[in-house]
Amino acid sequence: MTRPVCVLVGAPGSGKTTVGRALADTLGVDFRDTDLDIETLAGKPIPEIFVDEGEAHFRTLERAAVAAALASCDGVLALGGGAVLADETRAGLVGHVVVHLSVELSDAVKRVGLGAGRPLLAINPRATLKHLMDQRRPLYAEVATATVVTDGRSPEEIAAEIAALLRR
Ligand SMILES: Nc1ncnc2c1ncn2[C@@H]1O[C@H](COP(=O)(O)OP(=O)(O)OP(=O)(O)O)[C@@H](O)[C@H]1O
Ligand SMILES: O=C(O)C1=C[C@@H](O)[C@@H](O)[C@H](O)C1
Ligand SMILES: [Mg+2]
Repeated sequence: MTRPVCVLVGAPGSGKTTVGRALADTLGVDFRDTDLDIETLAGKPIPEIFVDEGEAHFRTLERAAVAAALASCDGVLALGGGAVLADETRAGLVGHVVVHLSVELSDAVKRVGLGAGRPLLAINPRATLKHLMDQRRPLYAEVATATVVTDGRSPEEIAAEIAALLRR
């Protein structure tokens, strides 16, 4: 059965996309990101999906994209920051190797900047990010089989720790 080597979850700015690419390079496997899958399928960037069809529609596309990727990806899979909000997605992650990239608010704020390309962070990124992180922390913990701290560390260092963890 095809399954991802590793699924990455975490808050916006935790580095799922950046660390995921580095990890896939290290392991010599493909990298897949459900945010990119959604954009490809919809034929437009995520901020446009939010504006044209709304967040609820985006979440519907996201549930389908995650289910499809879990069934067909055999490399490193990064999920969108809010994917774990869906009960269906959390249930679908059971039995997978799921790494939570943890990040504290101060590093996350530095990394997302003014929230460009992240529709939920378009207004008051720091306060919104704090709210999202408080709401989602228990959900990341629920699905994770391991947690890797990312604060003050380079993507390469984090990828190396995950690669070592996968070899155990
Ligand atoms: N460990 C790190 N140290 C410093 N900067 C980082 C680190 N990880 C990621 N970044 C930077 O932070 C920004 C956000 O990273 P990235 O897009 O990988 O986050 P993400 O978790 O995929 O976010 P999203 O949930 O919005 O998809 C990028 O500019 C990236 O270069
Ligand atoms: O945190 C979120 O809810 C999101 C994170 C991004 O990865 C995208 O999936 C989208 O911008 C929503
Ligand atoms: Mg990403």
